[in-house]
Amino acid sequence: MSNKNKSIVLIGFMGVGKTTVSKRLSEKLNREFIDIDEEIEKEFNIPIPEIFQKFGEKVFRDKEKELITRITKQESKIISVGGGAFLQNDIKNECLTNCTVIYLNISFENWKDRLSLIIDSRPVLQGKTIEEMEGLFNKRKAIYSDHHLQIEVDHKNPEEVVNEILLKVE
Ligand SMILES: Nc1ncnc2c1ncn2[C@@H]1O[C@H](COP(=O)(O)OP(=O)(O)OP(=O)(O)O)[C@@H](O)[C@H]1O
Ligand SMILES: O=C(O)C1=C[C@@H](O)[C@@H](O)[C@H](O)C1
Ligand SMILES: [Mg+2]
Repeated sequence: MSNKNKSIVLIGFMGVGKTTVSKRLSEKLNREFIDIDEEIEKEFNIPIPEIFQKFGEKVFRDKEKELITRITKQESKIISVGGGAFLQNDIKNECLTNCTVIYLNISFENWKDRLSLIIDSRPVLQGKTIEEMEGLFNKRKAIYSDHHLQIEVDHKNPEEVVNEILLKVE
């Protein structure tokens, strides 16, 4: 597959803006947008916190892997994967082999300002102190270190992030 037709996958910590940016990017590039978290919710027909509650994280992760493995084989999509997807090496390898992987990076200071927007819908954050969240944030950095392109999102609005991606991929 040529690089031009490869699907684009956005990775990064929860709340960094993968879904928001992917949607806008798909409009600009006139490509179909697929959000893996949304696809998982459609499969179970309940929101992610309920999937975690009823079936446990393992069932969620298995479905995440099954969907990403299938969807990343398709061409010309814009795919937003969940913040924990790259915990699984199989997912990481599928994405890096078949797609252009873009890592959205944010500092913990900037990320903290978004916490109130996401806390209710991200089970992985629930019940954690801010220090524990910082620990998870730092630990997760390692799983995102393999990618094709990195974009710094601190102090940028979604439009600015999209424009930077467009400059680098076109
Ligand atoms: N560049 C930005 N500046 C300010 N707020 C933003 C920016 N990008 C996204 N947001 C806001 O932050 C929140 C989280 O964004 P989004 O849902 O796109 O994150 P995500 O990376 O897809 O998270 P997850 O991995 O949990 O799916 C949303 O309320 C969104 O409006
Ligand atoms: O970082 C994570 O582990 C997660 C991020 C979200 O996108 C969802 O995929 C889910 O809430 C788990
Ligand atoms: Mg998302």
